[in-house]
Amino acid sequence: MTVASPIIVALDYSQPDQALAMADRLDPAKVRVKVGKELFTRGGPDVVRALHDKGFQVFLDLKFHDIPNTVAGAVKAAADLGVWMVNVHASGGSRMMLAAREALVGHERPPLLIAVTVLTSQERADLQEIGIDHEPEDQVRRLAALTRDSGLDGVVCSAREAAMLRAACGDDFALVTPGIRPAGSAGDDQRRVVTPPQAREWGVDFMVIGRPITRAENPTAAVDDILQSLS
Ligand SMILES: O=C(O)c1cc(=O)[nH]c(=O)n1[C@@H]1O[C@H](COP(=O)(O)O)[C@@H](O)[C@H]1O
Repeated sequence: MTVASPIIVALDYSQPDQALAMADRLDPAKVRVKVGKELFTRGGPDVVRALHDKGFQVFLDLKFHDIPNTVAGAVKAAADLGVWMVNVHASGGSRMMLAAREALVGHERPPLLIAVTVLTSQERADLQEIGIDHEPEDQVRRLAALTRDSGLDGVVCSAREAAMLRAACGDDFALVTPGIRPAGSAGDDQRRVVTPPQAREWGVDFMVIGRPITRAENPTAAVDDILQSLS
């Protein structure tokens, strides 16, 4: 199915049945869904298959980061599972990312392969303690360029970095951003949130949105309101 919408709903649930119950309240023609580490560790490939059976395209957000051979095998396994998007950590380096990309060559239905630059939870002090003496924004720019030069399809970044990366990495580079909040909704634990229209203006392709949709009284209406704000 082709999904024109930029919304990826983060199914951040500890139990597969909760995630699948939420999926039943969403329309696969209007949103894609994201399965992260907690849900996958509990539910495994079966939860991804169940979401596929319901018609959803799935972003498998496991952020692989290991030696090249291991990451290549994991990315291939994700492709064999039929996911729409999968990710690795750009800080694993170009040899790791090239191996991941190589693993998808010739695959019947290769997923989009993207890389995480700097997590939105990391500040300058967090980078400093692991020996990186740069502003997060500079590190994001460096890792995004490495990702593009390694032939990957795009990056996960903060929407506030999207305009800079769109200019630096070109139009064909997918920008996937969490930390999105419709105007008037709670920020929760996210910092420096961005509204959907602002994210779009800054060049974001895909918006990862969790609680504003999954905790809404009416998730369908929450999705429709966001799509309306983008039209
Ligand atoms: O990779 C991610 O999806 C991610 C990266 C990041 O830097 N920050 C971040 O918030 N996320 C994820 O984006 C989702 C945001 O959910 P909400 O804050 O509920 O909209 C969660 O699944 C987070 O784990």
